[in-house]
Amino acid sequence: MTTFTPKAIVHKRFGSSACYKVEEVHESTQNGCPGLAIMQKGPCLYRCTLQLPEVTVVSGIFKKKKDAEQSAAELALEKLGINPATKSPSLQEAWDALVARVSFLFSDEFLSTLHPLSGHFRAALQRDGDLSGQIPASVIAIFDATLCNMCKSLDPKVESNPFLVILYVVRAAARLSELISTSEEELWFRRRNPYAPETVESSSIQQLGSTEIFSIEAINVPSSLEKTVERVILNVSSSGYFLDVIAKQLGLSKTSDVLISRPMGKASSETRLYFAAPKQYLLDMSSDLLNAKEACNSEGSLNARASYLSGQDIYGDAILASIGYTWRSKDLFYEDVTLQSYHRMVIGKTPGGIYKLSRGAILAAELPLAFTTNAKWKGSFPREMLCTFCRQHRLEPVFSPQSTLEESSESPKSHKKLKVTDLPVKEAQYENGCVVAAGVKDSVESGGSFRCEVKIVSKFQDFILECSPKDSFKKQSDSIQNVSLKVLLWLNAYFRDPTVPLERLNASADGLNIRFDPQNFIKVFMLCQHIHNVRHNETEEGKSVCSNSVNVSYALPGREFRSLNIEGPDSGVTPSNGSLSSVSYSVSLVTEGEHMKELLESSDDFEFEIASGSVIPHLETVVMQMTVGQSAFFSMDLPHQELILAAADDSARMLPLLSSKTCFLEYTITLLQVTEPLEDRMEQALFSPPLSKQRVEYAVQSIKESCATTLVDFGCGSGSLLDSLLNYPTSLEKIAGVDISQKSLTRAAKILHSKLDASMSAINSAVLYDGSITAFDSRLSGFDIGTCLEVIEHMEEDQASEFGNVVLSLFRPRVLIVSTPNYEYNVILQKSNLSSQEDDPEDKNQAQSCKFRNHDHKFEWTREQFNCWATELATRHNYSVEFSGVGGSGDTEPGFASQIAVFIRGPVRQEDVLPEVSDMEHPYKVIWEWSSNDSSRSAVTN
Ligand SMILES: C[S@@+](CC[C@H](N)C(=O)[O-])C[C@H]1O[C@@H](n2cnc3c(N)ncnc32)[C@H](O)[C@@H]1O
Ligand SMILES: [Mg+2]
Repeated sequence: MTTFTPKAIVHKRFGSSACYKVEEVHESTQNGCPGLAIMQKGPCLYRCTLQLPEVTVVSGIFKKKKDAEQSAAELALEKLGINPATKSPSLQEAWDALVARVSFLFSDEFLSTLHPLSGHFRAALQRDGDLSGQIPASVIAIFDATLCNMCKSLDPKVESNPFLVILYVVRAAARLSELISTSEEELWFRRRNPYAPETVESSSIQQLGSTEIFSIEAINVPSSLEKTVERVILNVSSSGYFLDVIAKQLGLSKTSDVLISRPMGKASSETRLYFAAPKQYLLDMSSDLLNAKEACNSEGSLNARASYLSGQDIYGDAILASIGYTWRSKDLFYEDVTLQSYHRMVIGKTPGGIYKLSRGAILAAELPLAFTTNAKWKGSFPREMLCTFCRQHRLEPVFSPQSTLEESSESPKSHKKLKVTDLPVKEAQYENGCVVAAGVKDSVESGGSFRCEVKIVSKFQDFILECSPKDSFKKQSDSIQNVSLKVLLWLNAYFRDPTVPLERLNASADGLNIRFDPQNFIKVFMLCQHIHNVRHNETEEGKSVCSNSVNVSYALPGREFRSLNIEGPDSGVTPSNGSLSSVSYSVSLVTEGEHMKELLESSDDFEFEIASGSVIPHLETVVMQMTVGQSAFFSMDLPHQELILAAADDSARMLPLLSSKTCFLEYTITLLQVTEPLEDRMEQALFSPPLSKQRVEYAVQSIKESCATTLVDFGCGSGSLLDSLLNYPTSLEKIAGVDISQKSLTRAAKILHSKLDASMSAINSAVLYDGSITAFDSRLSGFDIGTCLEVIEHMEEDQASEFGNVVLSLFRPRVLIVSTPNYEYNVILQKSNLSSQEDDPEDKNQAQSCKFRNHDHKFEWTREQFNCWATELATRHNYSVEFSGVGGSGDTEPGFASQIAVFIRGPVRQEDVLPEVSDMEHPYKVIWEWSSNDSSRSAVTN
């Protein structure tokens, strides 16, 4: 049963008297920082006003135009008391509606509208002699979406064979014989009476004499797989009809024999395949509607490449072109379709290809084997890629995120199915760090865990596959990305070798918690065997989906390089597992004998994470042997030809080279930079809330409890603690920060300034100093509380001791909080950070060679070392000390991730000889100063 959208019902009732006006609404987002002059533009949203003869309604605000329109239509129906749930129209009503639609398409009114079909009507009027005004039935069947939908509601088979629409149009037109003349056997229509002259004039039909010729690049896709895909040029005249040119190119004498595919590629694309209708199909057309599809199948030879690309059956040779009329202009829209774009369309149908295209690195990138943290992932995210893949193959993914917390609390909502379109867009998801999908509570902060299943079904809801991983994640978005990646990896292995026996496919599916319907699966991907069947050793051996483990294992290629040469002085800076490498590279196609060299692909700045499998294995192997500043040259055998043609700007020039046996690929790489696996990255990925946030929260809590009025943050950096303090009501009146990094201090000043100006806190003075915390400055003496978070490990050990002595003997805060990494916890961090290699003991050893969490750390202490340092200091300076921490637990091994010591000043003892402190010691330089008096003054003058 078909249900009609509100808009469809409005259309049926009011036709063209329904007037939708969509306006853009920009929500201004406040940046909350009056000093910062960068205005932030909100996302573009839409509101729709619908005018009907009886009512006018205005919709709410929506992200998508079409949602705003549907909402307005729904409101209008509500106002008019029309129940959208009324039963679908009777067959008779549906036929009447179809006939009315066809009649409208031949009206004067339609000729002058902006519509993908009206351009054909206008151009057809320019055809010569008898042909003038003749419109092929196939054109009417393909370019009017309203009409197609009407046919779909008459006959669900139209979904799988859109060409059936032609038959319905023919039948509808037969009922309009006073308006439309047809030709029984040639399948075209013409309006019987000429259009009104003013309509023709206002339709800006090309005047004779000003003819222009456009040369448009298109692709000939021969039916025979033996023949190569080639470039053709369509010379389209501005005073002619482009379909006549395409018919000629296809060798057809009648344009009405041309059939047209659905659009392919991007959402608004006009790239379609044009091909000849099989003869039998045309003859049987009018005789029997039901047999048409079968007739179609029996005649002509299936064009596997074209059918695969378009997802519909295409027979005989086909032309791939991007030409057509749009909703935007009366002019013909056209774009060249190059061989490169054709090959990109082909690789864009595989998961690996989608990733390569998104990274713009066809000969360097590979679909990564694990989804780790957002910061490390480059290119399209897995969920987005899976959606693209499904769109390409006319499938539907259904994600079911689940909170395992709610599961146990028996919430009935815990397993809400989400269609992909219900999920927020990528930007919204990742900028905020997590997705909160409808019906699933965000329990990220409360330490909840998430799991996600995905099911893929065909357009007819046939079950194709389902993946239900057992692993759960701290963030819902991570669970969605991980399940998407699992499915992509499994599919990608299949596309690499579609001839893989079913048992192997089954085994690899089991290992990834994937269940699939072999029959439906093979049916959907049947044609890809013809397209992606060229086996080649390189990727075959390079990667494989492991059958008996949930993890996808990654093996380096067993094959040798043809040649490998590393040049340049050894700088000592080498990439290690998990680090981010930045390289420049170029890849050329080279022939041995003729010394020909054609550049295929290059990049000045290409970043990838080592050991994540996100580049071709050869590239990773080479980079692992290089140091920063060195260059490497290596060559290897050709990969799949499709990849080379998709990478090359000028595919045509490559073709003769590729056929030569002596051809190989040559890579030139320079290692530009290596970024160690950063502390921040680990802290973000493995702790929720992030470890840095937990530290700050710990300090804020202590400050609140201490009732301090003065605070100094030693090594304040960019002011994360001082900034957070302003979010809470505290007793603080005076705050200060010290650091040696001017850059960080500048950042801190900016944040604090705007926040203090806007804040209602009791703070009346704030200062930032440039100085080393190992030196004493009397202006900070005797403060209530001092903090020093993750600073000491950035100094040499003796300096850290010096700081301890200076702070407790000279600054003498009432309370001092010091935090530093717990070295013993690193094993856990490293294990999780490189979880993709858990089953490879050799890699584990390598991981441990990266000693500290951050390359800037001079040391990292065990709990015992930290205890000794702190206890000794406390005793010496009459302080008591207590130990605590954040991240993990203090009671279980290996303790907290960040260890914390809280020093408390003891009562002054008789024997204590306090050192003499000069009031004049001011080695620190004031970088920025704020006082509440200045602020109110400046507020008044503004
Ligand atoms: C990891 S950051 C921590 C920043 C801040 N405390 C936080 O938790 O976000 C370490 C900071 O210590 C600062 N630092 C290192 N040695 C210092 C010294 N001798 N005197 C003052 N600051 C120092 C660095 O400039 C850096 O900003
Ligand atoms: Mg640190």
